[in-house]
Amino acid sequence: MNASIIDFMLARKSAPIHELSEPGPGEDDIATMIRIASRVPDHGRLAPWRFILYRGDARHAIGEKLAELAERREGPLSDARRDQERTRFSRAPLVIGVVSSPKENPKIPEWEMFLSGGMAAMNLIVAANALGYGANLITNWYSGLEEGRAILGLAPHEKVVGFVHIGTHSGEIMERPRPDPAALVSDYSGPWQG
Ligand SMILES: Cc1cc2nc3c(=O)[nH]c(=O)nc-3n(C[C@H](O)[C@H](O)[C@H](O)COP(=O)(O)O)c2cc1C
Repeated sequence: MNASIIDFMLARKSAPIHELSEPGPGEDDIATMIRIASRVPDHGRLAPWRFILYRGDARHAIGEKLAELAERREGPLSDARRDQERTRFSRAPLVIGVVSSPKENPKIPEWEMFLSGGMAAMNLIVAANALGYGANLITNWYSGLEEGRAILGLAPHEKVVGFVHIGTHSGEIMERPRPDPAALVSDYSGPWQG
């Protein structure tokens, strides 16, 4: 048994995005995180996901476009709201977009490909934490809109799995209430009776 991995997994939690600061991961750490993120169950070995790095000035350019999109949809934004949209991608030093990019396949359903993307995202978060960074996955309003996804670089057939914000976190992360594992598990007791 590897007790340190067990302890690490039992304590894992997401850091608030606004508390993620420089330094963010460099090239070597990013390469390690992507290798770990792509080492996940993947029915048919389709690699039905990809990763987009948002860093540097690109994060600010995206914020401007998201603010414009929000304004087109909702009318004039308050200053606070505009600032919120403009800084969506520039709070942490690095955001990695986990994108579900389904492949044509006669046997593997698209929902399995999407689930594989969720596994890639979870591995990415764990890898970031193991390298010493804080991380937090969010989707937010723009992920549910084709125009929003296009701003973020996704093709029309692709879906957002999540945007993983990554940076240095110092201090404690507050624990949130966790489900009671005992309430989630049961022994199999036969087919569903309705
Ligand atoms: C698919 C998905 C999308 C999420 N989107 C958002 C979001 O848009 N905004 C938000 O505040 N939290 C969002 N969350 C929740 C954050 O990831 C949250 O910080 C996290 O669940 C904290 O749990 P943890 O400490 O166990 O990682 C999302 C979670 C998932 C799984």
